[in-house]
Amino acid sequence: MDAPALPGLDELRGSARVVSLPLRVRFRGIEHREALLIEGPHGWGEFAPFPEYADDEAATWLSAAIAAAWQPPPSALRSAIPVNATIPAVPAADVPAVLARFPGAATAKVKVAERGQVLADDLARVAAVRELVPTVRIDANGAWTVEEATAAIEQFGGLEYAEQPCRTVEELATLRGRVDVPIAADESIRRASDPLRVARLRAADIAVIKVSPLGGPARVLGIAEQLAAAGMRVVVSSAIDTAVGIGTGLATAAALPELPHACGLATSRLLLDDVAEPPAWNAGTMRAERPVPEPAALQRLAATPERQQWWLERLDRCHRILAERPAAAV
Ligand SMILES: O=C(O)CCC(=O)c1ccccc1C(=O)O
Ligand SMILES: [Mg+2]
Repeated sequence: MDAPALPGLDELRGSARVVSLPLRVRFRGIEHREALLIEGPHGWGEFAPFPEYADDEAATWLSAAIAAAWQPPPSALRSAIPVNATIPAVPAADVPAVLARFPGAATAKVKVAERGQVLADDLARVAAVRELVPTVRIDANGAWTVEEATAAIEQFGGLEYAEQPCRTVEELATLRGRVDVPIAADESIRRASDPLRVARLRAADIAVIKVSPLGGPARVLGIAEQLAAAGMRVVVSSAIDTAVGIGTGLATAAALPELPHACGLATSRLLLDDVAEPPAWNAGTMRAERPVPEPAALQRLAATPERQQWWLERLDRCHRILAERPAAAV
């Protein structure tokens, strides 16, 4: 599908709402998730690059928000999406309380290799999850060397897959030759200048795809098609999105020809409050629907005036970057 013409800045600013959502448990070191939401002719889009990301990277998140709100959603091939529980790097004793938020989920993704923790913490957390959920994957966010990853994966045993165990594509390729557990790439796709390099180097079995950093549903479906042609399986995941971003992720997952693994789109359950009720949950699946923000929730969750100003200035800068980017790269 052709990229839509870039809406003007005034049009974006006109509907922009900046929210700050409280998390139940610390995740990626944060306790609040901020997002700027915009409304276009095809509904709402979410612009929520993490605050530390530079403008050039953040601009791609803006093109995803615009695509969600200014383009029709992709055609759905299914109406319910299997999703995984997401377990932050909490103490093992807290695992049952976190999992209680995901009733019936058959798959859990466990965060491991958190700074300040040791492998024994991860092993205890994974063991606690296994008592309650049959299928377990881990996500190390690139923190391990190849040697550390090899040893850790051996000790966990029987994982569905290991997500971004090491930082570089080369390390992933080496590790993949050494262990039996499937390797998934996340940062190696969403933060790479070339998201297909991981496929060319046969560095992973599975591609974790996030719609916002990759520029929107249509672009993601194009990348997914190429990854699948290279023999990779695709999982759609969130970046701790508001209900708007989750809706875009679910719509994208619904349009994928193959969906062999549960998607990381249940992260609404890690939030204390949201801009809308997330789509209905049924025993580890979510309905592929796009929630519409509730005016009262937008008001209740409004960021401070200082943070609103910060996000609007970031919107201006990213809009300028997109206006100067060749259309094919937006
Ligand atoms: O995939 C999931 O289960 C949830 C999403 C998730 O883990 C995540 C959320 C925000 C930022 C990074 C990540 C990640 O996958 O590394
Ligand atoms: Mg990840």
